[in-house]
Amino acid sequence: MTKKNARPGKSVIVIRDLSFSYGERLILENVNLVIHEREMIGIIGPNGGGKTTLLKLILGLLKPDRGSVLVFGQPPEKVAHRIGYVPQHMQFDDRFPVSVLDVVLMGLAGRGGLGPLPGKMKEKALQTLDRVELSAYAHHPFAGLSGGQRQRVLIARALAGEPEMLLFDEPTANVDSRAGEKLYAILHQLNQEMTILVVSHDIGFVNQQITSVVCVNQQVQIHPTSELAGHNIIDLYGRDIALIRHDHRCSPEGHSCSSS
Ligand SMILES: Nc1ncnc2c1ncn2[C@@H]1O[C@H](COP(=O)(O)OP(=O)(O)OP(=O)(O)O)[C@@H](O)[C@H]1O
Repeated sequence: MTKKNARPGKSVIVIRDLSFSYGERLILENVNLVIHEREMIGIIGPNGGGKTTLLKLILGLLKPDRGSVLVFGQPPEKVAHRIGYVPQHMQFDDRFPVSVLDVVLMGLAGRGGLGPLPGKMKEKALQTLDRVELSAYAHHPFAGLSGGQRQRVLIARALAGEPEMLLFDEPTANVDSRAGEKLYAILHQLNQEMTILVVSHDIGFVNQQITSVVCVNQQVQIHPTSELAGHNIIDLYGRDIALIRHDHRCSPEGHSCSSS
């Protein structure tokens, strides 16, 4: 049985009747969404549609104006340590160069306390770098790496905290297609152990792996890929990702985000 057809596990994210505004500006309206254990979710939608805002609500960095978000059955802020977040990019001041290992150790910041000793933390950081095949670069400057390598370091940083779920914001935004394929091979591997949500305009890459597509454009719709019989996502959304970014509508009135 392929993973896409497998029965979903228990729910890990449950969003009910959620609305969120920045000031007067409504960004997400009446969102209902359930994500199950070990799913690989592709989050798509036009620029400014609210994808990153949705991730921030799941991470507990923003609070809904209405409705609720539960992650692992609890408010997100209580389970933040169980969620890994890989930002689109991370910049450091060139005057304070940081090594690859330093960046990964940041993922363990605040966990020293009564927990592992610093030596163990370094060992842990090196192990996670190994998982993304970058342990040989541990002492290289982070700024000297390629876009794809930097993304893998940020994945290692998120993995250092031993998360049960990973959220990625545009992992392939600044990387070439070969590096992008490598990133998705790593995501595929990680998905054997954890739920993964990927914001991406690059649906061609995730096509083979995602279990559901979540369309975000103020309103949110989810399409399990097992329901997209006879289509693939590229057929539905177009090979040109610009089509998704600019023409895609996810509102009940005239959205193109449908399997019918
Ligand atoms: N802190 C903020 N204060 C006010 N408005 C914001 C803030 N952050 C984002 N916005 C606005 O909210 C809207 C949704 O932003 P969000 O980043 O969630 O969209 P997105 O779908 O991730 O977009 P993109 O694909 O361009 O990254 C955008 O119009 C953005 O300008």
